[in-house]
Amino acid sequence: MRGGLVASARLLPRPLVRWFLQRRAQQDINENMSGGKKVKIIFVLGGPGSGKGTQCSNIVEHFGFIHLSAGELLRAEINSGSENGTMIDTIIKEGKIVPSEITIKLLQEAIIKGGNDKYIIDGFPRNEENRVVFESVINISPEFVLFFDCSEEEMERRLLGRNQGRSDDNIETIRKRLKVFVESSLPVIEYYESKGMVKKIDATKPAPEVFEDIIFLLK
Ligand SMILES: Nc1ncnc2c1ncn2[C@@H]1O[C@H](COP(=O)(O)OP(=O)(O)O)[C@@H](O)[C@H]1O
Ligand SMILES: Nc1ccn([C@@H]2O[C@H](COP(=O)(O)OP(=O)(O)O)[C@@H](O)[C@H]2O)c(=O)n1
Ligand SMILES: [Mg+2]
Repeated sequence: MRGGLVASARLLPRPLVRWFLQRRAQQDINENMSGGKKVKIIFVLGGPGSGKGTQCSNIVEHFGFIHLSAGELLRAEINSGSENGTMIDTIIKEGKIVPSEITIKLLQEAIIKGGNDKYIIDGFPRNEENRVVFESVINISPEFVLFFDCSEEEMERRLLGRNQGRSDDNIETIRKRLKVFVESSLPVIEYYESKGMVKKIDATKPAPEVFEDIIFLLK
């Protein structure tokens, strides 16, 4: 049935397809919320190696959010052997950003599966396209954005020491990711800043101190 829908969608004008996807995404998310509670989202943004994943684990433990990492969802998609896997793998190795439709579909599925009303989403939106498509398809505004401010030197040092066997934690890809962060992700943070939605954290401090600052902001 869904395959048929996808095939017919190709024949329809793009705004109509987008409207349809938005209706279905909102319906799917609303139907899966316990007690019809509104879904709350916090975005965690910051350069590669700024400590987003580390602090999101702390936030989950103390504040009962479900943590969704866009990068981890994409890596799981590669490992699942999906038809998009090879393409996603190539993009990640090049330090570039995966087309929004793919990442947003993964986030949407994870939100529905999570069945919670509080999500902390890390590493998303990473460019303007991510932000605009999420707004148009999922149509949930973040409560606020936590921005992990960290020097490039420190991020590079952390990534080189991360040791998780990631294909993108090598000096060549790290430099590309830092460039993509400045060129594509910082404008998203500036956009939210212009709307007064950014809470900035000094992420160069040791991890326990960073978490103390986060507790202060989240309480
Ligand atoms: N405040 C910190 N000080 C020093 N090292 C940190 C800090 N926060 C995280 N790290 C380490 O830096 C690396 C990158 O952290 P991670 O949480 O994976 O960052 P991100 O998700 O933003 O890329 C990991 O090896 C982590 O243990
Ligand atoms: N919204 C996103 C998030 C990640 N990604 C890809 O996934 C890679 C790893 O993302 P990540 O969030 O796990 O990386 P870190 O910032 O945690 O080091 C990015 O460099 C991108 O190639 C993406 O394309 N779009
Ligand atoms: Mg991470």
